[in-house]
Amino acid sequence: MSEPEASGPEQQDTTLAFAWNVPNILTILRLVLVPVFALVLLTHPHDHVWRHWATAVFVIAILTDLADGRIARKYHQVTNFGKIWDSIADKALTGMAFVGLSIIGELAWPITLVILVREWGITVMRFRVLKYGVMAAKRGGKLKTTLQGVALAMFLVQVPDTVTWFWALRWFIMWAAFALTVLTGIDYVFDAHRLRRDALRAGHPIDYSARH
Ligand SMILES: O=P(O)(O)OC[C@H](O)CO
Repeated sequence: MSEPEASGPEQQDTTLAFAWNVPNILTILRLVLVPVFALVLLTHPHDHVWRHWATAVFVIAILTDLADGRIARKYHQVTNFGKIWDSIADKALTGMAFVGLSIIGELAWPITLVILVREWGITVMRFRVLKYGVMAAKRGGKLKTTLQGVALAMFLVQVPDTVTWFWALRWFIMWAAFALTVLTGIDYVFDAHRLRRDALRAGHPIDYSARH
C-alpha cells in the first residue's frame, strides 16, 4: 500500500479560462457598461437628464458586482476568471467614475490619482504573482469597492447645495472609501509577499485565498 502524501499547502490551478456562467457574464456586462457610462456622463455632464442616466447606468453596473459574487458563491460558480476579472471590471467602472468626476471638476484629481495607483497597482501585482497562486479579493477589498460605489453614486447624482447633510454624508463616505482603499492596498502587498514565499517553499502554486 502506498504512503499517503504529506499534507502541505493545497496546490492550485492558476489558469484563467472563461466559463459561461451567470457571474462571469455579469462581469463582462459590467465591463461593457463602462464606455456607455463614460459616454453618457461626459457628453453633457451638467445636464440633469443626462446626469440622471449616467447615475442610473453606474448604479446598475455596480449592482452587477453585488449580484455576481453572491450568485457565484451560492451556486458554486466561483472560477479563477471571476476571481481576477471581477475585480478588474470593478476597477474599470469605479476608475472611470473617479476620472469622469475629476474631468468635469467635481472631484479633486489627487483623490482620483491615489485611488487609480492603488487599484491598478494591485491588479498588476495580482498578475505578477499568478504563477504562485490566485490572489482573490478579500473582505476588506469588497467593502472598499462597496463604499467607493456608494460615494461615487452620491457624487454623480445631482442634489442641490442646500441639502447640506447629503453633502456632508457623501464626503464622509468618500473619505472612508479612500482610507480603506489605501489600507487594503498595503495589506495586499504583504499578502503577495507571503503568497510568493509559501509557494516557493511548497514548490507549486498554492490556494492562498482559501485561508482568508
Ligand atoms: O480590493 P480588490 O482589488 O481586491 O478589489 C475588490 C473587488 O472590487 C471586489 O469585487
